[in-house]
Amino acid sequence: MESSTFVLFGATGDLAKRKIYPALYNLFIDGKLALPFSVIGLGRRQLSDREFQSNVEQSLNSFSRRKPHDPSTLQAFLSAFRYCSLNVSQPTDYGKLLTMAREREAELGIPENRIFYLSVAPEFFGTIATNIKQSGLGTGQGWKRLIIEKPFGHDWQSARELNEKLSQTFEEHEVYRIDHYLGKHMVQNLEVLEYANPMIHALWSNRYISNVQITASETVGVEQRAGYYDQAGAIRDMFQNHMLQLLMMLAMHLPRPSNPEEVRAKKKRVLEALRPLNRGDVAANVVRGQYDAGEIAGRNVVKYTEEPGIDPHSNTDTFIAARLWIDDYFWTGVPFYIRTGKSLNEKSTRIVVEFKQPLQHGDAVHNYPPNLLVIEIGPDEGMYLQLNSKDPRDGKIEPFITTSLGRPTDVPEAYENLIHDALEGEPTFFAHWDEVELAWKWVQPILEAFEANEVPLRRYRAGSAGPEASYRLLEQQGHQWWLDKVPAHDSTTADTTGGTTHEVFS
Ligand SMILES: NC(=O)C1=CN([C@@H]2O[C@H](COP(=O)(O)OP(=O)(O)OC[C@H]3O[C@@H](n4cnc5c(N)ncnc54)[C@H](OP(=O)(O)O)[C@@H]3O)[C@@H](O)[C@H]2O)C=CC1
Ligand SMILES: O=C1O[C@H](COP(=O)(O)O)[C@@H](O)[C@H](O)[C@H]1O
Repeated sequence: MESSTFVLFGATGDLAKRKIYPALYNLFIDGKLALPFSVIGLGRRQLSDREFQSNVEQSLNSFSRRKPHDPSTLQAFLSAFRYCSLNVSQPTDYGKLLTMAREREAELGIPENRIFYLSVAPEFFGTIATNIKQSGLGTGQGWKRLIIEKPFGHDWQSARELNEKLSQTFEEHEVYRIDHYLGKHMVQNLEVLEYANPMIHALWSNRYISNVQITASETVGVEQRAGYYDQAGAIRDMFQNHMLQLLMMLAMHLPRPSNPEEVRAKKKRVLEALRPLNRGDVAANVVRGQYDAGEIAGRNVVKYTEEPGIDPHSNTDTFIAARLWIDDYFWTGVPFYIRTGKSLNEKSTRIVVEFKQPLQHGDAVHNYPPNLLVIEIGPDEGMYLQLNSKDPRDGKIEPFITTSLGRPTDVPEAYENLIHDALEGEPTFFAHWDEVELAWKWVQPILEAFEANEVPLRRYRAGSAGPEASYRLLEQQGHQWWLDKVPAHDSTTADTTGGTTHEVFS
């Protein structure tokens, strides 16, 4: 890795404070940053370098997985940070930034390698890229890279427009689109799942797999991000990006170690094989939900439309479940169920692969509990199998769970992995434009059907496992969600046109 300048737009913002500074610090103390290293933080407000460094220090004390204990190490880290007040929409401000970048490069003797991290509101992404180009910051000796935060567009059209704008300044290989799920260990592990495990390789197709379930359940609501979330909903916030990335990572076929291009090509192939959903089919294949008041871990939760900053008449989805089909050689006939939601009963991201029931001896069909492969993505990390065994007392066949793969707790966070990869120029775990575009294209009919209110808005109690309709979605194929924390739950179901009915589901 070569020394570089890390130019951070949005240096006074929430993400920088909670994720980016702690990631840089942990990379620094692990010796994973090429030294000397230069960081230039940008924001509109006026700050001295000293004030900026003090803010960075506070962020480490609050959010870093390893707190700074050694004053000289901390000082060495903070000394890399400089601040420049800049309005992203003001082209002349970029001249000031260029001068500072060059001065620091000369002072530290580092090449003109510059990485621009856009941790600002998405409406600024295009403007910043243009200004980087016009100011000369993006040219000259050395490599130039752009890290882009999500969301990448609001729909298919706006994503294409944004990409078009970025591509006037940066080549695709210079753009690193962050999807922090791709930085998680267990997601990165999916790359080796098939080729490092001959047993899984042998079983990895529609011949043995009945269905796949991908769940990202959150206990938090919209928190401080009402303005953004009410425009986005679960479909844009989680489904179009993180959930479809999990789908691609699981369903791609990598029977041997591959390079980044191959991984991306295989992921793209999964989305290309995804059966398109016509707008008229959305209601039959997608469940849209919104949380009502409830209780989560002893905490009272108000209903979504009473959250501060949310439109009281909002129809925004805080929950989505969908049934998808990958029409390729390996997965034809295997439903992939995906669901994600806020204010649910559990914080967990989990993939469950259910295997088929092939045991038929003569006329007897044995309906044993299914074999499951369970991949815990977070906050627990691990992988285990549900197998069956005979109870020695009564001979009954019962399921048991193999021991989960234990993971050390103090492992690098997703942002550490991703920032390190971007500094190294390693693109495997970033979203390529082809994937982003195909993902938007696939969800576009869902966005339109939601917008036109063609899909009932199912209300669910905060602290439940989501709307009952998400269970019915699986029952249609004779399936059920496995390993829910509370398998029996109550929910309140309403559609956008009718009254509310309280249903108990068990
Ligand atoms: N926070 C999070 O948990 C997550 C955030 N993201 C994404 O990260 C990005 C940043 O989010 P977040 O940190 O939460 O946002 P914040 O609102 O907390 O921060 C915005 C930053 O942008 C700067 N800024 C705003 N307007 C201008 C301007 N005209 N010129 C220069 N700087 C400006 C602000 O600095 P100042 O006020 O000093 O001008 C501030 O540093 C967004 O794209 C968001 O979608 C993605 C995933 C999670
Ligand atoms: O990108 C986002 O992800 C978080 C969930 O991430 P996790 O790592 O905690 O699973 C989600 O809360 C947020 O709304 C979304 O923007």
